[in-house]
Amino acid sequence: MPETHRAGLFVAVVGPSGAGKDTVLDGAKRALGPHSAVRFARRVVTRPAQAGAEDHDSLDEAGFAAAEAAGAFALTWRAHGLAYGIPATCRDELAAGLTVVANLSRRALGDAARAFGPIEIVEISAEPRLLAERIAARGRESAAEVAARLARQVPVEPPDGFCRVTRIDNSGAVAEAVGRFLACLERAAEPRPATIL
Ligand SMILES: Nc1ncnc2c1ncn2[C@@H]1O[C@H](COP(=O)(O)OP(=O)(O)OP(=O)(O)O)[C@@H](O)[C@H]1O
Ligand SMILES: O=P(O)(O)OC[C@H]1O[C@H](OP(=O)(O)O)[C@H](O)[C@@H]1O
Repeated sequence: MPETHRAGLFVAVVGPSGAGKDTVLDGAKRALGPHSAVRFARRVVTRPAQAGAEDHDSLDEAGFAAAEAAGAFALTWRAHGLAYGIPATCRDELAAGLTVVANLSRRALGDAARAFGPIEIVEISAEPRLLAERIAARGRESAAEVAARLARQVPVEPPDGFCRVTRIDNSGAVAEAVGRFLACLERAAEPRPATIL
């Protein structure tokens, strides 16, 4: 009998700017604590780190291009004039059977499925007027950048029939959306057919 090993699942969290992706991920990370089998990918972004915002690593354009050429990323994409990367180390975590959660562009789902196989997609949304209020209140973007983010419409298209999409409306309390996201992670971790490596 060949040895079988169940590879971990990649969970892509997507949705419009201001819906609360980082907020829900942060709440779930706190709830799960450091000993969980769920890992939250630390993104590399060509944006200076900002207190109170997503805790990501920052590189300038040249540094990002060099890191990309050196194979530092498992997945990259561009949006809002920025480059984003998911560290290549997430491949080791998946190979070890861990669940890896990452905040992705809706446009990166096809590349993610090519990189990681069948992925779990969680689309976080909120009422349009809340998106506008939240992005403005966060104060990270200029008025023009806020307008561009609100105008950005990207359909969430599952890359193939194996990728499940769960939709979470974060128009209410953060705790409610975090609870639904945690339930989704539990479901995602349920046994699936073993992958022979
Ligand atoms: N349920 C909620 N109720 C009230 N405020 C919220 C809720 N969820 C998130 N927020 C607030 O909305 C703002 C945007 O949230 P967050 O940065 O998590 O969104 P995002 O989807 O990651 O956006 P982006 O794609 O632009 O990074 C933050 O200031 C956050 O504190
Ligand atoms: O609109 P789409 O393509 O889905 O997402 C574009 C990008 O914007 C958001 O990041 P951030 O707000 O810059 O941290 C998303 O996480 C994604 O990386």
